[in-house]
Amino acid sequence: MWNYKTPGIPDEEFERTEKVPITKEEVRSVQICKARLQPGQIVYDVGCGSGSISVEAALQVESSGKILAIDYDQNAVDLTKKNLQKFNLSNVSVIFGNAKEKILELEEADAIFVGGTGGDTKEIVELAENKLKKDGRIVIGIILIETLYSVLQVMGKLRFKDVDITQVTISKSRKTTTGTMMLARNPVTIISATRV
Ligand SMILES: C[S@@+](CC[C@H](N)C(=O)[O-])C[C@H]1O[C@@H](n2cnc3c(N)ncnc32)[C@H](O)[C@@H]1O
Repeated sequence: MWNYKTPGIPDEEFERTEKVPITKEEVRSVQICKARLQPGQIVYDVGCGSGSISVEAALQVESSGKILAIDYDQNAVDLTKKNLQKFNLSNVSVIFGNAKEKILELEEADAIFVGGTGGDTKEIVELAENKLKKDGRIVIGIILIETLYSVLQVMGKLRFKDVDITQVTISKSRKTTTGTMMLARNPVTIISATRV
């Protein structure tokens, strides 16, 4: 069983499939830190994909807390379940369906991760604001500039304070025949904020 309490589980530790994207290790670590999770908290992972954020969040909130992981892709739901099994975690419920509908049925949250939900992100952020407890944290991972623009527009109208925008640009080393070169990955913008 994985016994790391600090974020930073290597990507290689997760079950992967080509069909389901994963939030990469370094980006995931920043997202987990921005959520400021505590034992006992209730957390949504909207667009759970491989389940890597759910796994790390589940370790942070410990067995007294609970993660509600949502995805509308059956491949992602299956993969998330596999990873929960691999890390021996029982404090995560995986929900199949569109987050725009499923969020409405959930209990209030202390923290909400929104990741890679593209054109739906703005609407999901609006719904998430209604589900966050006072002082709850939202953490949104964004790749597309159109999504970034639409989310920034809506954040200003919602009950959020201390809006932080952090762009993470990671380069990873690769050995070549002559030495070691750095290869850049696409930047990810992480918006985080506290519900007023
Ligand atoms: C970039 S992946 C997330 C990766 C994930 N954070 C991880 O750690 O592996 C985005 C996921 O969001 C899901 N998604 C997109 N829009 C959604 C929606 N409206 N409702 C539910 N899931 C959604 C996609 O199916 C995809 O699996």
